[in-house]
Amino acid sequence: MWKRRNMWIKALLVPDEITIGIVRERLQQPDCSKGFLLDGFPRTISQAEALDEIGASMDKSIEHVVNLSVDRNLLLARLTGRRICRSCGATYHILFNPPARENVCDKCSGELYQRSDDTEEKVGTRLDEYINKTAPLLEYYRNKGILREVNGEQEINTVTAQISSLLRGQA
Ligand SMILES: Nc1ncnc2c1ncn2[C@@H]1O[C@H](COP(=O)(O)OP(=O)(O)O)[C@@H](O)[C@H]1O
Ligand SMILES: [Zn+2]
Repeated sequence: MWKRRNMWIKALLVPDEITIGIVRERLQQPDCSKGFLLDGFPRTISQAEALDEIGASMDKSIEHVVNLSVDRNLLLARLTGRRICRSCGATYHILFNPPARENVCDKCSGELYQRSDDTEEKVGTRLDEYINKTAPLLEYYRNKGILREVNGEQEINTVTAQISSLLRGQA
């Protein structure tokens, strides 16, 4: 637990054996038997290989991998401006989706806070981790023929619509 927390605070990826164990256990729950959607996993080649094995043991395989591409500076702006409600978890952005009253949640009047890994320095570390450890997955899944690309710089509604139509096999 400590190790995991420290890595998170430093904005580094937590060790593969920890995340793989969490995902393996979760995917064995009955609600995953008809299918599941993963966000933020796999983030390394070893995680992807482990996911293939977990899938094989369930008689399943990954059908779609969606790559949302966003320019580095826009990602930096999106993350450093993100604010989250302490009470209900709603997400805002100081410029792109501001609450009606500064630092107050529109939905529940809770207080908004900034995630400790959403500072400029930590976002830089997270992006470097992405380039070094996660970007190689693009090639991994392109080779399997299941990589799908969506332009993540579009509006939220457009991105959502494009992802759902490609998951339904319509894109
Ligand atoms: N697949 C993963 N492998 C290793 N570490 C991970 C993984 N997913 C999340 N983490 C850890 O958790 C932190 C926060 O993950 P993130 O996906 O940004 O959270 P959220 O989904 O809340 O935005 C990462 O910086 C990393 O330390
Ligand atoms: Zn709230």
